[in-house]
Amino acid sequence: MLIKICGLTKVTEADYLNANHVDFAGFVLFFPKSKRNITIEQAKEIMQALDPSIKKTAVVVKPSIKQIRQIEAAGFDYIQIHGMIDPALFSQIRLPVLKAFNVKDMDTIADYRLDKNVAGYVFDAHEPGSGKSFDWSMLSDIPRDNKLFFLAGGISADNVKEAIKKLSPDGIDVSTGVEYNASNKTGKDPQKIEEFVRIIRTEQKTYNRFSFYK
Ligand SMILES: O=C(O)c1ccccc1N[C@@H]1O[C@H](COP(=O)(O)O)[C@@H](O)[C@H]1O
Repeated sequence: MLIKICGLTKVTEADYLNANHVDFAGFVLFFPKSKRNITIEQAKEIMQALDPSIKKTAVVVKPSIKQIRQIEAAGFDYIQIHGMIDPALFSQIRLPVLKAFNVKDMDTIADYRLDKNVAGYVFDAHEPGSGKSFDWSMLSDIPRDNKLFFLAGGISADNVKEAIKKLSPDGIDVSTGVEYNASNKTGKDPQKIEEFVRIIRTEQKTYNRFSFYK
């Protein structure tokens, strides 16, 4: 099971990801509406502190070609794209894409299935980064293919086990669920990250043991 922690804003948060050997780190860029929005320069600083095995993902909403080129030049491994983007622009992207769907646009997945540059899909709630979930039954009719299937949107230590059991995603994507919710602290909470990762890894071990007997 791949683990993706999104919305890093501080260099110290890289340590929490390194310590827990997660697989992907996400950085919200060019989206001032988000409290997690950072500049490419800030993202670069955090990326330098990340273990090289962790895949660095630029998270954007309807990016322009200028923004895409800046992201490509900054050393990201993946670009996660929310919202509709012109196919002519999409075909010019030189990084592997994680195409995000936010409930209303889930039926557009058909447009990306044959695109070799699309490495995976992120199924997210209506409002990205809101910490709200959505009706997972929407995903049961979506045929799986050879691309990565990430589940996002309101995942936390409270529901991640159930999410894995119900949907068997390739990866779990979390932001709000591993953040402080106290008024005097912001950003990622190392204890929540540790607990979240532990639950996923334990669930995975149980699943692997069970599969052996199937
Ligand atoms: O986190 C944001 O503010 C954000 C802004 C714009 C696009 C995507 C954003 N976050 C993505 O939302 C999911 C996680 O959501 P949650 O907070 O766990 O409910 C993840 O894919 C983030 O990259």
